[in-house]
Amino acid sequence: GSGVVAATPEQGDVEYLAPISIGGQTMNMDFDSGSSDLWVFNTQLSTASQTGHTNFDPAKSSTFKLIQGASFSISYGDGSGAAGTVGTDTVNIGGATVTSQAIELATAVSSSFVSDTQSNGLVGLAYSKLNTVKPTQQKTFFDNAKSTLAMPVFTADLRQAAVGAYTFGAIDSTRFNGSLTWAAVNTTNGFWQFSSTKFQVGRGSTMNIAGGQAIADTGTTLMLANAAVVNAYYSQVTGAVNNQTVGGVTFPCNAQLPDLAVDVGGTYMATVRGDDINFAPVDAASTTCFGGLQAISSNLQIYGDIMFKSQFVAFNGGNNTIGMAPH
Ligand SMILES: CN(C)c1ccc(C(=O)NN)cc1
Repeated sequence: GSGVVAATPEQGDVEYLAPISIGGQTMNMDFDSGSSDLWVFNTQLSTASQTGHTNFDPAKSSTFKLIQGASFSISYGDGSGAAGTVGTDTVNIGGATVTSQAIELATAVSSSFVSDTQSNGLVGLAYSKLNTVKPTQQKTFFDNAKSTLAMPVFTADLRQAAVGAYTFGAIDSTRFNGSLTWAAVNTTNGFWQFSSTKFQVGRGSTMNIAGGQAIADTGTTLMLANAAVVNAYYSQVTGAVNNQTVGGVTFPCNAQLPDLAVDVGGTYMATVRGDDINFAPVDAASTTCFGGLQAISSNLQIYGDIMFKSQFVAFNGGNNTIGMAPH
């Protein structure tokens, strides 16, 4: 079969939420192609942490089973994290169903998750080798569903301030322009990782970053690239400054932002619209805006939601490739 769910942006496109059913209980979740744990807000959490959230109640699911002695503990690139116990239950995402999916029940979550009340947990969609459950590592929903899906793929159609979709088991060609271009995925680190060494700012010359690699990460809001690329990009933006106070590059909100093309696997130049790189105002008067493209010091670049707003992305778990097309 296949499954389709709406992907709805939070205010400011900070993250994209989609509904899943766990043991008959519907939870709006953050789908994250950069991690591999499915964890939920639930009735085991302190009442303070539960406040404002939809909390999964394992006692109300007739199909929930605890995995004795299992636990998880995950931390994300931004320092946030969650930890707790583990069970299994039936998970249905838009019609795609897994009967014995590992459900990780947080007993502790960091403050940024508690305050993010629209999100009731994460659905990890990276490779299962990154799953944090101990003593027995668990599989992601996609890994479990793959063999029953019409095609071993899931896709992300994320949009700027508009509702898109996550699809499992099918590629809906009405969601993108032209044809998908596919690139090899390096699965060594457990991410949807590919080589990304060539960059082009606007219609300018291309620059090369030897050994550049990137991951496609729906769970990261921005696009984090090599500092030399980021500096070359913003050198073309009048008034762009590195603003330590707000934590990155800002520019006048009326600035003319060039497009940025980044190579994907050496086979495709993915164009990110300049308009999508204007992320959000930092002041009430909307005079100064924060860039959606920011520098990362590691040579593993993180292409987050800013890229997904310009590029439709297909993740093929059958042959470990990633497909992209403008949308
Ligand atoms: C605090 N929250 C909502 C986060 C959600 C996801 C991530 C992340 O790095 N995903 N790849 C970090 C933080």
